Amino acid sequence: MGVSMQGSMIAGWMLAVALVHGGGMSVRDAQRYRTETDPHGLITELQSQLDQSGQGLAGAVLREKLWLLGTAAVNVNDVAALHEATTRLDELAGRTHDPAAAADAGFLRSRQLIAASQGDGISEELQAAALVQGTTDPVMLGRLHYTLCDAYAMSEEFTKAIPLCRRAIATYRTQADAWGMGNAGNDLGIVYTHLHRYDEAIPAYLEARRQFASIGAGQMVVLVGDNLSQAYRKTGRVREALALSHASLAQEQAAGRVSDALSSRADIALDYAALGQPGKALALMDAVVADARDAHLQGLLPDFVRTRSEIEQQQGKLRPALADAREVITALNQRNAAVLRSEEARLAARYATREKELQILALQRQNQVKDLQLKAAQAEAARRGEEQQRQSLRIMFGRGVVVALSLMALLLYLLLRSQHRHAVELRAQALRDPLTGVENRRAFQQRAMDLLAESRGFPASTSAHVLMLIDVDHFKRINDGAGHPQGDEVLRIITDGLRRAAGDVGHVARIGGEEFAVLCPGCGAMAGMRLAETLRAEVATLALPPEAKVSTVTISIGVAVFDGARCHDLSSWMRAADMAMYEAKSHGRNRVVASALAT
Ligand SMILES: Nc1nc2c(ncn2[C@@H]2O[C@H](COP(=O)(O)OP(=O)(O)OP(=O)(O)O)[C@@H](O)[C@H]2O)c(=O)[nH]1
Repeated sequence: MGVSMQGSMIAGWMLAVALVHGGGMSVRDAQRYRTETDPHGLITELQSQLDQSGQGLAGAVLREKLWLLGTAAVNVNDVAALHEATTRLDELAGRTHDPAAAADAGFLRSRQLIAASQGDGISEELQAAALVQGTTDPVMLGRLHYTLCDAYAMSEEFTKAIPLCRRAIATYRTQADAWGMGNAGNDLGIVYTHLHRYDEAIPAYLEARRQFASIGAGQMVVLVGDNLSQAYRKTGRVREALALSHASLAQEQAAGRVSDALSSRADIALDYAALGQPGKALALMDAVVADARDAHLQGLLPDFVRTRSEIEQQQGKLRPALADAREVITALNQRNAAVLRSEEARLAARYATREKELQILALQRQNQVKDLQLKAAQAEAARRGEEQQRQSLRIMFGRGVVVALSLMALLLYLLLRSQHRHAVELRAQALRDPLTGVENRRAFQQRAMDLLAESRGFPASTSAHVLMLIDVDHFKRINDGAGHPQGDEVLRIITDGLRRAAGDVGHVARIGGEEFAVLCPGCGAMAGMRLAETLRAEVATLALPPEAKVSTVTISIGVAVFDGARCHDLSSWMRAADMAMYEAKSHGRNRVVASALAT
């Protein structure tokens, strides 16, 4: 914000130079003073110095010169000079890795943005401040705090600015930097003024004035004085305001700053009116208006005429007051109309350009968003597709596995079942006589062995097991007479007869071609002999088919009782039965013979 609020600096550098030489101001302060009082001259001088010896300057010296160049450029809105300063600072920062140079460039850009009400100056300021956060360099420390104070003040964030401005003043105080304290104090006063906190603004201005005065920065004293007089006027301290206005006027007249001097005289006229001296006030305003007309200061004239109209109204001079008011309206209308027209045209152009930019940006954003949405949708579709593919593969594979497993299980089941059946069948076949369907020799032997094993250890009183061995008499004759198949049929008929007659008492087995065995577990010798006789009689009475060529068939039976002594195992038992059966044969066949061994 600086102190440049109070009007232009026309020809101010003349006074500044005079003050520099007269007041013993340091070289550094003199240059800083010129950024306010002689910015154009300073810019030219610095550019010339930089062109001649810029590359040869030490980093810190070069940085300070560029800072001054940039500050002066911001004060007069010299875009080219500002660009040069920031570009060179950036280049210096890149070359020397000096964050202070980069920060200076950022501070200058921020001030320009804020002054031109463009972009986000605060954000730029904060970014630059971050580069030198924690710096111990006193110059940079003061600059850091002051630029933050100034940035917030210019951005009209007054409450945020207050502590920063106070901190800047405190920092400058530790360095006994009067210029810094003056600048920061003036900013603090302005901030308080905007907040209508005049009681706090006044001491801030007074202190700032004192600091500027201490280094002989007279023009700054006047400019701060103008701010102070406004604060006095707001709080009714008219005499103090009047005194300051007179002091300003003297400076402005000495410096030849015509418009500033006219403004100060108008202020003085208002102070006279406030102090109850309307005649003096009106006379002064008449002179101010006339001088402004003479100097063709059309921009200031309406303000002066309006001030005069107010004073005329206070005096009851309504006719001239009305005429002045009309003049103000006409002037403002003309000026405003012209200004508005150009302003409107400028705004319209800016608006159209901005609108176009915004539309393009919006379109670009929309396109970006659509592009992103499209990409996201494509990615999602691809992901889902892959997922579905994986899923369906998994499902297909799963189904295939299930089907395959089910088939395998079914096949296995069927295989096992058939194997089981086959095994059962084989087992049955292995134990059955295929011709007659009764147990074969193997089954008979197994059954007999099991029986003997079960019987082992039984008391002697238990009924004895009886074994019968049966041989068909002259069977060869049937085969020879009727043929083998008819012989088979006769064997089947004999078997049925034996089974029928044996009932549940004896187990019939075919143990050879025309040999049978009947095992009677625990039936006892007597019952065994009876059963043997029954079997013989049964077979002898069997009706044979005519194809057998014989009407009857007989059997010879040898009976042996298992006594556990002479017949102590199966083979001895069978041998005994066999011998009995041969005995039956030798005695004429068709008879039952009990084993001599067992009887
Ligand atoms: N049809 C038929 N004949 C058989 C079978 N097994 C053995 N034979 C016959 O049975 C006959 C047995 O004859 P032999 O041992 O001489 O005795 P036999 O004629 O019965 O006379 P004896 O025993 O002395 O009363 C033979 O002719 C065998 O061929 C068979 O499964 N089917």
